[in-house]
Amino acid sequence: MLQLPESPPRMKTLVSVDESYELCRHLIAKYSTTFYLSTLLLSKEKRPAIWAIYAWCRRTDELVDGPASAITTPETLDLWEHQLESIFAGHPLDNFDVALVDTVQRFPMDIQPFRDMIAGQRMDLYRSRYETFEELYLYCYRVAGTVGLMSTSVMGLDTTKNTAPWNCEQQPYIPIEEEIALGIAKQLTNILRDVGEDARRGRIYIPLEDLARFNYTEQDLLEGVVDDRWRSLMRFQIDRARQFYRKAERGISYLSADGRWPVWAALMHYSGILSVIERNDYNAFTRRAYVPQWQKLRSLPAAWMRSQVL
Ligand SMILES: CC(C)=CCC/C(C)=C/CC/C(C)=C/CC/C(C)=C/COP(=O)(O)OP(=O)(O)O
Repeated sequence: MLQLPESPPRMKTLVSVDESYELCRHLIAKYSTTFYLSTLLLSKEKRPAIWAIYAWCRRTDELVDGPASAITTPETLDLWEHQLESIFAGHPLDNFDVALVDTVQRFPMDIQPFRDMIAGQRMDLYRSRYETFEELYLYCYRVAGTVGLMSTSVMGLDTTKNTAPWNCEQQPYIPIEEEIALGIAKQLTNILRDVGEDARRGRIYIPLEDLARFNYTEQDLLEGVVDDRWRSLMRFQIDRARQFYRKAERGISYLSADGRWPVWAALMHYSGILSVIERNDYNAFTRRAYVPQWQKLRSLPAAWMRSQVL
């Protein structure tokens, strides 16, 4: 379970940098096997840094979604934000933070996406409905789009791309929107996959304006009604998520060469979940859309091909 710093912080002995990275590796390997496997495609300098970032994101998410979430208050998130500031100031407060302090020193990055992610968790504390897609987009940016910004600081961009030798004054293109788009697409996918589980917790992430557009009510959703209105609504949501996957695809070639394969692999796996929802005839209430491990492995050569030629 998540450990928050005691207040006032007491001096304690923390683990070494290597041990801390090992803790992060363990966390990611345990909770997200596929993501972990795709990080193994990265260079060995970048790989542990991605683990450290992931571990922080996972722990941030746990505050609101994990077993101890019932005791999380806005003050818990204030403390977590102070702990984040301490990381960026070079002072780890717990054993996981040691690795992230090292990561942000080796790969300079902005603290803002980390703060934004905490703001996203705050939204989960007080909101259980989104009126418009614009509101949902902000939530998705905060809890998932930010991961793209954090990860690209580590993976790096291919600086030769888009800077023609005859145009050396021109700044290279920074694919910020594309970096964010993959997280948005993944979060929208998770929302569709988990719609039943969320409804059982009284949460509806699909914008209410979309429900109204398809004449499908909140009550229908809470009862898990699968009919033609629901199927049309889901087709619309899937189509929107795919637009974000396509946007992300357009950004991958700007990443440094060793980052392209893992990102293609992750993208193909995430977007595959949408196809499973379609194959399940949009019944995400009682059938969990799941891409089997063998299928994820089978798509690795295709992901590699795309990373070479697209
Ligand atoms: C495309 C370009 C230019 C860059 C890519 C930049 C990257 C690496 C973006 C990664 C975005 C990402 C994967 C965000 C994570 C968002 C999210 C909702 C994570 C939760 O995922 P899991 O913890 O795996 O959830 P499940 O296990 O429930 O599926």
